[in-house]
Amino acid sequence: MSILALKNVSKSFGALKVTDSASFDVPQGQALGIIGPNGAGKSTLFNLITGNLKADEGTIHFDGRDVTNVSAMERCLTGIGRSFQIPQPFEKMTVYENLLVAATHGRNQSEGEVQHACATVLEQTEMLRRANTPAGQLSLLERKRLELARAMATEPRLLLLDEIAGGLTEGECQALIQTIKDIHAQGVTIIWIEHVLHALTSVVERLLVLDFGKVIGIGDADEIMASREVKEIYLGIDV
Ligand SMILES: Nc1ncnc2c1ncn2[C@@H]1O[C@H](COP(=O)(O)OP(=O)(O)OP(=O)(O)O)[C@@H](O)[C@H]1O
Repeated sequence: MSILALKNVSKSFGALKVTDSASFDVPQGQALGIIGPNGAGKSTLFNLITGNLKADEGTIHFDGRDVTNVSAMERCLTGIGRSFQIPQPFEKMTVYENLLVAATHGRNQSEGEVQHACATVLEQTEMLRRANTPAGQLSLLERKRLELARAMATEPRLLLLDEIAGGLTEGECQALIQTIKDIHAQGVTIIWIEHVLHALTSVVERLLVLDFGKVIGIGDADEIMASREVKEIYLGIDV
């Protein structure tokens, strides 16, 4: 069963069509990677799924429900969580306080449930020992972990990750990949936009290629990586 289904979704900024009739499904429990050149419309697609942007045309269903005209807040409450390309935590608040904010606003829960959710997420994202550290004092990997933790604190069934692996050393990247794999193994459906391809393909089963706002390929990750479209358009290799 699909947890997410987009049908002919389009979005323009002025004369620029940034999402051009996008249609695809994401089965429950799957990890889908999104790749494409800079400016292809990847983040815009995320904003349409989360409700941060409203589609000009088309429909978006989450968990069988038409959420096309549902607000971002309501979509979060129903189970769509996301990380942002540029993490913007509350710098002076501790890691735990940042999670409390996300868990309180991103989920309809009692105080006890919120605290339990935050403790679980701290462990899940390996941030327990940094719980009382202000976000502004974290290393880059820890900031990425906090961004992931803030998304997980809303207890999403669909987790959207926007370029979370960028800028990390290889060792840090592997550590983050393991955490994402563990989250996926718990049954969370993931859609991940990433330019660090080896990180992406070590987690996702399927890949979607976006170019000039159009879905130009979607399928098995190995087959997509070997396809002419990816070599020509994404990697810039003439074939
Ligand atoms: N709010 C906006 N107003 C006008 N143009 C926008 C807006 N948001 C995005 N764009 C434009 O839409 C296009 C797609 O942007 P988007 O950020 O979705 O691409 P992307 O594939 O995520 O790029 P990157 O890989 O660089 O993050 C770009 O040309 C961008 O300048």
